[in-house]
Amino acid sequence: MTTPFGQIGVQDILDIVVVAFLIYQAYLLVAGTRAVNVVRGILVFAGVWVAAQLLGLTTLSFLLGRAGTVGIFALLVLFQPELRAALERVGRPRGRDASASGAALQDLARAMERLAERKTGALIAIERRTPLGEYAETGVNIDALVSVPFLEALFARNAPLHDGGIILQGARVVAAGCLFPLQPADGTYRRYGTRHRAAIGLSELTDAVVLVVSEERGSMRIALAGRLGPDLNGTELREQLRELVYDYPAGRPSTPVKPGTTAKAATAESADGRDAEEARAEAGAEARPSPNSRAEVQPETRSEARKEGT
Ligand SMILES: Nc1ncnc2c1ncn2[C@@H]1O[C@H](COP(=O)(O)OP(=O)(O)OP(=O)(O)O)[C@@H](O)[C@H]1O
Repeated sequence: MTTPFGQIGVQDILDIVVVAFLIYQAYLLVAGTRAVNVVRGILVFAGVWVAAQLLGLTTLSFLLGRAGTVGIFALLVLFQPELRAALERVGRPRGRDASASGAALQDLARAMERLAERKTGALIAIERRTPLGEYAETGVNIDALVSVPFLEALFARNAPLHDGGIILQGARVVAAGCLFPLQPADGTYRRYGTRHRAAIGLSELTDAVVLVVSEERGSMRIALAGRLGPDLNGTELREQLRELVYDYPAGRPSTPVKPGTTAKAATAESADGRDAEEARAEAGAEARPSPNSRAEVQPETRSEARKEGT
């Protein structure tokens, strides 16, 4: 085929398609992980380097070229856990075991309800696209199917692994007693205890769906994309699990959750720089989920205002 760029054959088209596919797959591997920011940094760095070469800035392009060589090795060392997890993910079979079955999610929801009824604290992270291997390594490796009695036993007050969070991969519990990254105490969720801040912290750094049962209030909540949702009843929990986990398409990059805000809350936030959570708590009963956001975790509104008022 003759084009303005010369002859293009079937091989060239195949070449372009394969390269585009590989670039897309590489993007899927890093999307939703902390590596995204690093990739952005690398692109800026490469842009400056190319600009320096085009403009003939010899010293700058020499220095950037040298720094780039060292930087590649530094990145390999820094992101060794992510690279390992990414390669594991590439080789992992995409069968039924890799996704949470409906029965496992039902058991999970039932266990959450029972833990909440008894006011037994629990922290459960469900892995989606971002590998949680580095957090699993902070706890004890397990390989067990999700079941109501097993989850109850794990979080029972005197159980050896009740402290910390557990990690679910598909229908299996892969680690317990794990340490999750804490959301800073000076942030939006400063009035929360460490269990909730650990849930928010992990959900901020990964695309995991993190479930929390409060020991103090016996409430069930979901943290997603750095946001803590409102108290959920059993039906709402099942619905959210279905949409956030069961229906979550494998291979889709995680989309940051855009919380449904009221006009008042949004205006308050942007006008005077106060944190969104306080503004929403003030907006109180006006806050309603956005009509097309059933799968989104809505930040706390009325329940929080109630808590504040007591
Ligand atoms: N970084 C962390 N990673 C995982 N789990 C944690 C972490 N920090 C604390 N936890 C868990 O949270 C428990 C303490 O919860 P704390 O009472 O401080 O939080 P909370 O948010 O007020 O929760 P609750 O409403 O259940 O009391 C610890 O015993 C531990 O099991």
